[in-house]
Order: sequence, then C-alpha cells, then structure tokens
Amino acid sequence: MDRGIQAVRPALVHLCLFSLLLNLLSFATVIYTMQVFDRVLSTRSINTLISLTVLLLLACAATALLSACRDSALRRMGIALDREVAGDLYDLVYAETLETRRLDTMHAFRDLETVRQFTASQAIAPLFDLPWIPIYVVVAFSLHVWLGLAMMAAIVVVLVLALLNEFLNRANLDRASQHAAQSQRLLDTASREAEVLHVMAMVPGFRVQWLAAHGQALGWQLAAAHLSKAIATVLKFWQQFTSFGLVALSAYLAIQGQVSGGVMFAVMFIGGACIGVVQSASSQWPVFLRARQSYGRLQALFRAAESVGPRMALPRPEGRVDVEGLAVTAPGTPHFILSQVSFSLPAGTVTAVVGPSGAGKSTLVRCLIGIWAPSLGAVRLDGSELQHWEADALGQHLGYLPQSVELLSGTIAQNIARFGPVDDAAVLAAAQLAGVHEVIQQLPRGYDTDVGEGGSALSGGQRQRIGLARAIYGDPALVVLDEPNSNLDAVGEAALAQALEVLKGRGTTCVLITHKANVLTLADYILVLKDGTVSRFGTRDEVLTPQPTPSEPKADRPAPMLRPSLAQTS
Ligand SMILES: Nc1ncnc2c1ncn2[C@@H]1O[C@H](COP(=O)(O)OP(=O)(O)OP(=O)(O)O)[C@@H](O)[C@H]1O
Repeated sequence: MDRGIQAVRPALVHLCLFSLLLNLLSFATVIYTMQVFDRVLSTRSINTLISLTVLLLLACAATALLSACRDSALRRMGIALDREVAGDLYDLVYAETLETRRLDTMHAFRDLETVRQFTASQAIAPLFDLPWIPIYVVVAFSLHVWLGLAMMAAIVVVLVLALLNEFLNRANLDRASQHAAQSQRLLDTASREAEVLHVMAMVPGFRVQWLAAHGQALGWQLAAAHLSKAIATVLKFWQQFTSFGLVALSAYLAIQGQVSGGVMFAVMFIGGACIGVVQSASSQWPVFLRARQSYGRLQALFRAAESVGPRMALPRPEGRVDVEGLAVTAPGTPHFILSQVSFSLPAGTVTAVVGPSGAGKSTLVRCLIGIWAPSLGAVRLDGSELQHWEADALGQHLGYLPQSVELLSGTIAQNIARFGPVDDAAVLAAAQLAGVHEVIQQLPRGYDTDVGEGGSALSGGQRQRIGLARAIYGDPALVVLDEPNSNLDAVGEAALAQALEVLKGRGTTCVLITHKANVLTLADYILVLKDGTVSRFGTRDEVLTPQPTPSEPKADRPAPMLRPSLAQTS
C-alpha cells in the first residue's frame, strides 16, 4: 500500500500545486472588480480598464488550463494507485479466502475501488481547497471585522447542515446498502441455480424474496435521497443568502463610510467562493471518510501480510505425511470438526479414508493439502509443517481432486496444466495416466476444447477425469482425491485403479476418500473417521479384519503406523 502511495505522490504534489494556483487565481476576479469600481470609475481611465480586463482574461484562461491539468492529474492518480497495488491485493485476498474460509473477502477489491474512485474523482479536489478557507476569512476580516464575523457565521451554518445530513442519513444509507447486498446475493443464487428453480417451480417464491429485498433497498435509498435533497435545498438558499447578505452588510458599511464601494463586489465573490468550498468539501466529507476507512483496511491487510515475511525454499518432498494431534474448527464457530487426529503415511503409499457422511473426511483432506490450517496440532509433509512452505512452491508438489470438480474457463490443456505454461508432453502424460486421453480426443477440438464456465460444457464424469489429470500433472509428491470415482462408470473406475497403481509405483503418496468398497482393494492403509476422530487406522488387512468382540481377548498388537494419541481413539 505504501508503494501505491509512493506511486501517486508525484500526482499529489501536482494536485497541491494546481489547487494553490487555482485559489490564487480566484482572487483575480475580486481584485478586478474592486479596481474597476474604485479606480477606473473614479479616474474614468479607459486604458486602465483595458489593461485590467486583459489581465483578467489571462487569469481566466490560466484557470481553465489549470483545472484541466488538475482533473487529468486526478485521473492518473487513481489509475496509478490501482496498478501498483492490484496484483499484490489479488494474492492477499486469495490467501485470506483460504485462511478464513470466507467467500466475502472480495470486500478488499471494493475497498480498492472506493479508494481509486475517490482519488480519481472530483471528490478529492475540494479537500485541497479547504486550507484556503482561513485565508478567505482573513481577507474578509481585513476588509471589515463585521464582514469577517458574518463570513464565519455563514461557514458554521453550512457545516452544521452538512453534519446533520451525514448524521440523519447514515442509518438510511446503511440499511439501503444491506438490502441491496441481499438483493444482489439472491440474484446471484438465482442465476447460479436457474435450472433447479425452474424445474421445481421455485421461481415465484424466489422472485417474491428478491422483490422484497430490492424494494427495501429502493425505499431506504429514496428516504436518503429525500433527506439529502431537502438539506441541499436549504444549503443552496443559504449560499445565495450569504452572498447577498454580505453585500447588504458591506453596502450598509459603505453608507456608514467604513468601507469603499468596491468592497461590496469583493465580498460577494469571496463569500460565494468560500461557502462553495465549505459546501463541496462537507458534501464530499462522507466520501472522504469512506475512502479513508477503505484505505485503512487495505493498509491493515498489507501490514498483516508483511508480518508473515518470506518463507524458506524447501527441497522437493518425497511424500511422507505426518498428522499430529490435528484439530480443526468450523468457520466462525468454536465447534471442532476434527479433533485428536494423528497418523503417519510413508511416501509412495495409497491410503483410503472412509467413514459415514459428515465424519470430517473432506475436512481432513483439506488439512492434508494446506487449504485449511489446523486449529491445534500439525500436518507435516516430509517433516515440514505445511504452513512453513511457500504456497506456490507447495502447490507444485500437491495434486488435489475436490469432491465437486470445478474446471476453470479455458481449454482442457490449460486446465490440466493448471493454467501455467502448457507443457504438451506433460499434459499428454497426465491425461494418459488418468485414462482420459481417448475421451478428450473424442471432443470437437480435442485438448483445445473450451470447457465452458466451470466446465459446464463437459459431463460430470469427463470433468472428474480431467480433474484427475490436473491433480497428477507435473508428478506431484502427494495426491489427494476426494471421492474420485463418484461420477465414474466402470471404464473410468478401471482407469482410476490403473492410475493409482502407476502413481504408487512412482513413489507418489495418494490419499483418497471413498464410499465404494471396491476401491479399498487398492489401498495400503485405511483410515476410518467417525464423528471427527480416527475410529480405526492401519494396514488394509488390519482394518478389514473384523475387530474382536468385547468378550473375546484383545489382540495385543498396535498398528505399525499408529501414534500414541491415535491408539486411544482406535
Ligand atoms: N465450511 C464449513 N462451515 C461449517 N461447517 C462445515 C464446513 N465444512 C464442513 N463443515 C461441517 O463439518 C462436518 C464434516 O464435513 P465434511 O465435509 O468434512 O464431511 P465428510 O465426511 O466429507 O462428509 P461427506 O462424506 O458427506 O462428504 C459436517 O458436519 C459439516 O457440516
């Protein structure tokens, strides 16, 4: 973020300079009017009038030029800031989404948008004019003390009205944005689940919900707009009244012989300019506060990331996995999904994770590949905790096939190559190993077929098999498959079994979740999860051997890879 500020610093300096010159030039009209009234009319000098008018014309031209330059500096400032921080912010938001398991981390981009719009908009300009208000007041005081006091009173009234607007409207605007966000969420869901809504006649009910949220948002927006407009009308009246009130006061003072006649015109300009600055600055104040809040949040995000610091590069792992006293909580709750999970998997083995629905199998595999960080305990790959790895470096050594396979918009080759540089030979090898090469060749454009949004142009089975090819692309050390055969036919299942054999032969560690008994024949180890803890763990034969009933004597033989904490749970 500091880099972003550094990038816009030259533009900020230009902005200050332009504001200084523009405000100085605004006095040209005042001086011109006073000179014409007090000097030209009394001396009747046409030459002086022409000279003064030419000077004023030059001042007006300079004002127009400087305004255009200031607008251009503003636009460049917003873009420069965005360019400097957008890439880093993308990485940060992505990491935060994984860490906090929240999907609403996109607020960081809304914050960047708010800051960019603020810096690039006209909203920032009046803030640079604010330091000139005391100068206007001093000029008014120098003309006459009563004029100075009247000017100050006018400023106070404008500030009170602006604060009133902000105070009374804050609740309205908050409610409007809450309902607008809800209405947007409903729209997103409706477009994502259009088929389900249509088939099961859920559209009318959903429509009612959306209309209610949309209507509430509009209602609160309207209330806020009415109030703002009412206060703006009062402000407009007050601005006009101030200009003419100051003229009336200076005319009275001129009649009393306390000021010259030209002061009437001068004070009209100064009053108008001063109230104009106060009014536009105060109307932009909430925008400024929002931008400042957004900037603060962004800065906190960047600072937190800096405190993590760079991580050491670790060598390519062999694939040994150690899970030690692992416990994981559900997002935003103190409820543990997994607790006291401990086991070790030697490199180059296949482990099947089984257990009833909701036992925590998917949660466990998410921890195994570092998507979710442990709340307690540790998950180690070749002895190093996953959190000690640089995320991108670790990703090269991991393969993951999630339960619901989401392919990304792009070609099949790009998806298999994980959107990195497409290595044709490696893509082909991964596809052949996953047994999907023939399937891909049947598609209209082969490996160059566009998979559509989320892979929608492919069947569930095709997506799953391409997802498997993506998981094993680049020869990772650890491959984690969450129900890899849930959408597969007999041919697909045979291909999966063959792929697992080959991976095992290569020394790749494989962990797969399954509900199908036939897959267990491929496994070296079986881990049974129940209610978030390890119910059983051991070699396939050990786990598949029926446990002795309580009346039978207990086998006095711990599983070879069992850890002490696991021995208590199994
Ligand atoms: N993001 C989440 N927020 C809150 N609770 C969650 C979240 N993800 C999972 N859980 C809870 O954790 C528990 C285990 O879920 P998990 O998906 O790991 O089970 P599973 O064994 O893989 O089930 P299945 O076989 O049905 O896929 C469930 O009770 C689930 O409600």
